[in-house]
Parts: sequence; structure tokens; C-alpha cells
Amino acid sequence: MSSTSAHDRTAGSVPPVIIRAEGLSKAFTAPDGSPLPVLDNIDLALREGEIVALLGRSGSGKSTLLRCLAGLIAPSTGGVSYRGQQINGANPGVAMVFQSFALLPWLTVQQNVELSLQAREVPEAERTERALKAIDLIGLDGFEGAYPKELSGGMRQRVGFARGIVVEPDALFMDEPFSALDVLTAENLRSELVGLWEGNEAPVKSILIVTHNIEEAVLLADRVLVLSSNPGRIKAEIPIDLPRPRDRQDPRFESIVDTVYGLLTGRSGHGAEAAPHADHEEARDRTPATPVNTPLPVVTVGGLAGLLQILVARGGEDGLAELADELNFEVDDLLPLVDAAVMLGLARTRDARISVTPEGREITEADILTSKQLFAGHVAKHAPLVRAIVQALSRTEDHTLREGLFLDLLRRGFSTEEARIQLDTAIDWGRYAELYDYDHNDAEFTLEPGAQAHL
Ligand SMILES: Nc1ncnc2c1ncn2[C@@H]1O[C@H](COP(=O)(O)OP(=O)(O)OP(=O)(O)O)[C@@H](O)[C@H]1O
Repeated sequence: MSSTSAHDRTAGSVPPVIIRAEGLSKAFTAPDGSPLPVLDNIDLALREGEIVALLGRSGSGKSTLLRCLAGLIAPSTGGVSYRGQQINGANPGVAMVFQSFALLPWLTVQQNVELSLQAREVPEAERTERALKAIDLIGLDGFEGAYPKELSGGMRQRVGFARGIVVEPDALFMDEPFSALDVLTAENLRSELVGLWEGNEAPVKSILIVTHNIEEAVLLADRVLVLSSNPGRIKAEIPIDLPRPRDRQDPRFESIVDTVYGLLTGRSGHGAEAAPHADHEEARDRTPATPVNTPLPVVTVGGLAGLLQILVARGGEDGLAELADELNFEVDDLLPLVDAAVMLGLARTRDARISVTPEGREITEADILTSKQLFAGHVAKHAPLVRAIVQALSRTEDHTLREGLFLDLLRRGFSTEEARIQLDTAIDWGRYAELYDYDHNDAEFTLEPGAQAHL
């Protein structure tokens, strides 16, 4: 908790819990009807006076958890309570701010803000007064009569915030509220939000923010909960006891960012940080890698080669935070590349650092033909989906197969859209490695001569 926070807890007393999740698990249904576990056994409590950030990779279940806590979807097992009462529908203590703003285009700013109050049956005169106050607070004074299309992205999201705070919720839930905005606008809005929170002006008692941006989480939150993926579990909880507004250059800030980087890049949660669930993780580690339990990181061969080149040029090793900073990448851009390099045995990560392996260096320094052959060997060995495609093609008489087979198999563990993305990634990697060719017109794979030697 920040030492300067207006929401400071009284020494020694633990603030009351607003929302609690106990043993919360959620599984969706995969397109083939099998269960798709997304969240597993989540316990968490959101207390008065705190900002909590939920951080995790894309697809780790952050939004699903937020929606379960908001009562928008029901957990498969376990429950959610609001001020001690189990909820069975929309959580009455929560207001939401969405990434997409979700404004109604045919309503003015004021009407959009009043809508939240209308839904709660607040009388008209009070609605107007409260809406104008919220609009003023959030810096949109003078734009009450404007329509969303007349506003910039940042101003639209201000309306989103006004609509959330106008109901004076116990908990304001924000799902990636800054990620549709340009960097400067996002930074500006974040600082204003921190200002309102610190000045105790925003009429909310707690904030839960979903983000994939590590620095954003460390800038805003009193606690960061890191979710692991497949299925999502709380992998670590990191308290952030720095005064606000926080300084990105502060060594303590950097050190926390590094720790979180380390947690997110730790291979699916190995190591001490996964202690509470280490038994599950280990059990999973013993199961063989399949295209479903070990998805391909969605990156191009060009991107991967670029990462290795940069690492080699920097002496073979670098801190992940420094690398992301210098390349002007967001965490989400960098992590899949890091994952791909690690999956293929071309780099390794330790804490928050990445180093190129001898195999990665060899590939980077070889001529193009040798480099391709080496790459083919690593991909056929370590990328489960590419390997599965080569194996399946080897077993057919004419060494060809339609993509439908692989899409059907992938749909056992992925949505239709994700299955397509996985297959497209495998097409990119396998074609570059000259393990197989792919004909777009016939949607058909053909094994390349010599590919089986890599199995
Ligand atoms: N209604 C649904 N039906 C089936 N699967 C779903 C549904 N909603 C989410 N999923 C799946 O659940 C997983 C987690 O999704 P979720 O959106 O919660 O993740 P996230 O961590 O918020 O990801 P991102 O950062 O990309 O938004 C994904 O694999 C997603 O495809």
C-alpha cells in the first residue's frame, strides 16, 4: 500500500473484503464438445482501499476471471461472494470499464453516462446531477452533448470511466482499459486515474484491473496477481509498496518489473514462484508435449531470427525488460518470441534474462542453407504441431494431407479461430524449414523430400 495513499489502511487493521472468490474454476466447451478448462481453483479477495492488477499471458483467463467476479458468467465450480453474500447473477458491487469503451453511438456523452444510473433506477433529477459531476471529474466538462463519434479514443474512454464511477461502485473493474489507446493518451489517462485515486476523489472503494502490460500493473496496483496459463491459476502475488505517483526509473520499480518478467517468462510456471501449485505443474511436465497442450507461440520465423540476431549482437545475453524497452516492444510482443526461442532450444531464460544457446548461435551465424537445415531439425523435434504434421504426412502413401485433419484435431483444445492461428503458424515454420509445402488453393500439405530425416 502506498505510503501517500488517501486509501491508506489504518495501522494494524485489515480492511473489509468486498469480493471474494473461493475455489473458483471455469471450463468452457471446446467446438468438439470436450471441456476446455480455463480457470482452476482460484481463491482471491478484493479488499477496500486497494487496486489489484490481474496480469497474465494472452488467453490465461484474465477476462474470464473478471467476468466471473462481476457475475456476468457463472463459475463451473466454486463461488463468488459480495460483502459476504454469495452472488447468483450480476454482482451489485461492480461497475465495468471495457477496452472497447462500449458506448452507445446514438446517445450523447451525458446520456451514455446516465444509462448506468437508469439501469439502477435512480430518479431523473439525481441522474442528471450525478452524471454531470462524474463527467466533470473525469475531465469532460463541456462535452456533455457530444456524440461518441465526435470524440477521440482517449475522450471516449473517459466516458467509459465516467459511466463506471457514476454508480459509485464498491469495486471498479477495468478490462484492459488503456490498450486501445495510443501510448501517450494511455499514459495520460493512467496518471489522471492515479491522481483521482490518491486524492480520494473517485467514488470507488477498490479497483481490479486486467492487463497484459507489466509496467502498467506495477504503476497502478497495490498487489499484482500473476495468472499462469492452461488453465489459469494464481501463480504469484506481488505486493507493491511504492508511493504514487510511481517513477519508472526508480530502481525499486525496475526490480519489481524484472521480478514479474521473470514470473511470466518462467517456462509455464516452473520454479519457486509456482510453489502453491507446484505439484500440478510437475504432473503436467511429465506429460508428453502435444499440439494441444503445448501450443506454438504465434510468431514468424523472421521475428524469431531477428530476436536471435539481436541477442548475438549484444553478446549473447540481455535483460528482458531492457530488450523490450530498446526494441520499443510491449511485453506481449516480446514474450511469444522468447517462448518460441525457448521452445526450440535456441535460447533460455533465467529470472528476467534471456541468453542464446550454442544451437541458437549456430543458426544465427550459419549461411542461409545450413541455417534452414538446422532450423528444420529444431522445429521437427521441439514444435509439437510441426512434428505431428511431418509424422502424419510420412504415414500417407502420397505424402499429402488436407488441412482439415489438423484443424479437427486442434479444435479439441482450441477455439476455431485459435486452431486456424496455430495451423497458420505451423505452415509458416514448416515451409521455411522445407519440411513440407502447403497449397492454399487445395488447403493441402505435401511432405518435402528429406523431411523424415529430421524426425
Ligand atoms: N465464451 C467462451 N467460449 C469458449 N471459450 C472461451 C470463451 N471465452 C473465453 N474462452 C477461452 O478461454 C480462454 C481464456 O480467455 P480470456 O479472454 O479469459 O483470456 P485473457 O487472459 O483475458 O486473454 P487476452 O489477454 O487475450 O484477452 C481462451 O482460450 C479463450 O478462447
